[in-house]
Amino acid sequence: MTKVEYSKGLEGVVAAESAICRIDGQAGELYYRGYPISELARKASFEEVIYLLLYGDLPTKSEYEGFHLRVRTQRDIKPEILEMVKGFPRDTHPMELLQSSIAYLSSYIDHKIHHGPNCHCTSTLHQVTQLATVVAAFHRIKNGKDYVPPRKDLSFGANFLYMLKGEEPTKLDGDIMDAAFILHAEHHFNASTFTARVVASTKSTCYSSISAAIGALYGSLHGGANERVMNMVHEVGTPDNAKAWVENALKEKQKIMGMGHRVYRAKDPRAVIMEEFLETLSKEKGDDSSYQILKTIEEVVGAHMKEKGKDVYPNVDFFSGAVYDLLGIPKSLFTPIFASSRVAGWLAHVLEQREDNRIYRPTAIYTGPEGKHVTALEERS
Ligand SMILES: CC(=O)SCCNC(=O)CCNC(=O)[C@H](O)C(C)(C)COP(=O)(O)OP(=O)(O)OC[C@H]1O[C@@H](n2cnc3c(N)ncnc32)[C@H](O)[C@@H]1OP(=O)(O)O
Ligand SMILES: O=C([O-])CC(=O)C(=O)O
Repeated sequence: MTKVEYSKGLEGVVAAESAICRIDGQAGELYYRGYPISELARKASFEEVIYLLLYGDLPTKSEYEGFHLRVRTQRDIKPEILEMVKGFPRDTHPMELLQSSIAYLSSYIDHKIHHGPNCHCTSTLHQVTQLATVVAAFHRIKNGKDYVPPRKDLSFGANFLYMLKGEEPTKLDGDIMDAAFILHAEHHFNASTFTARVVASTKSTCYSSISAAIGALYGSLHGGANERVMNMVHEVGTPDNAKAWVENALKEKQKIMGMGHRVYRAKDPRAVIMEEFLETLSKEKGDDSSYQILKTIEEVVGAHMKEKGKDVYPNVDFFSGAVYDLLGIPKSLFTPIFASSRVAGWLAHVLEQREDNRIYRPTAIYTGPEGKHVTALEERS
């Protein structure tokens, strides 16, 4: 019998070849299609990054003209989708709403394109442009406010804040929001992307892939951690409490949300950039309490883990919630924002999976009983 290797959580298992993203976990480096994340976050727009992920390189000026016109025209949602958003119970978590919205977006697309396993979804892109609109619309409606339709003259990030609050953000807030979308857009074979690719490998539609990926992202070990980091910050309360709080959490062997990563053995490069945004916004808004709390948690956990020979550093979720909080965004929207960005990466992976598809079907080691036989029900005790 051939020996079956088992890797819990598929750690270290190579599941595919991919040209979309590369991570150097030791060095703490991340590249989208060869471009370092630090340059993309500082010099590109989220719309350029969508183009990069889907088409393989940054757009030329003329490619960008056409693309940005197209995606900005598609920001608005159809009345049917707005009605669906209005009909949802107000206490629904927006991640659950997003999963349902994908089915709606799929149903209400223009079926001029072939809608199926080989659909040319890069010509519609409304799942990439409209998830953020759905998130903002739901937030306003559940708070008894009117829907604010998107504006075409604002960047993706600035427009999101505009749709959420009904007023144009400052340049700084809009730029940071746009960069946050860039930082979350893609990350190799993470759990939600793998989920999207597994669904795509069955020759299902890109909408089913994205819906499944949203479900995977929702969990607290993945994208859902950013909301929990903010719960932690609120529980800690003030910077003075942070050291004692985190020491106690470590004594109780609690997982510290927003820290640790399967791939990075250094600080996540996205967390480095998010931290810079947090520092800037803390100064700008005159409130550095969350930043001080997070820095203390980072230091105490880092020292504790180093002593134990473990590399546990902040990941992308560690500082993002505090950044969003200073931008005036409520906690329940943190993971939906992540999804509204990552959808670009998911779609790039779905398209790549289709180029050279083979259905994903791993195996498992059977640990159940053997040699059982069925007796008739009346003979069983
Ligand atoms: C966008 C994203 O998905 S980024 C990740 C977001 N998730 C979180 O922030 C949740 C908190 N972090 C974690 O649970 C993990 O670090 C994960 C899920 C990110 C990675 O999981 P894995 O690769 O399976 O690592 P695992 O959980 O086995 O951790 C390895 C060791 O480091 C410790 N460790 C890892 N992360 C943490 C943490 N956040 N707090 C405390 N200890 C930790 C573990 O206890 C474990 O120790 P052990 O070997 O003595 O059991
Ligand atoms: O790569 C991972 O496992 C999780 C992660 O950071 C992401 O999806 O952004």
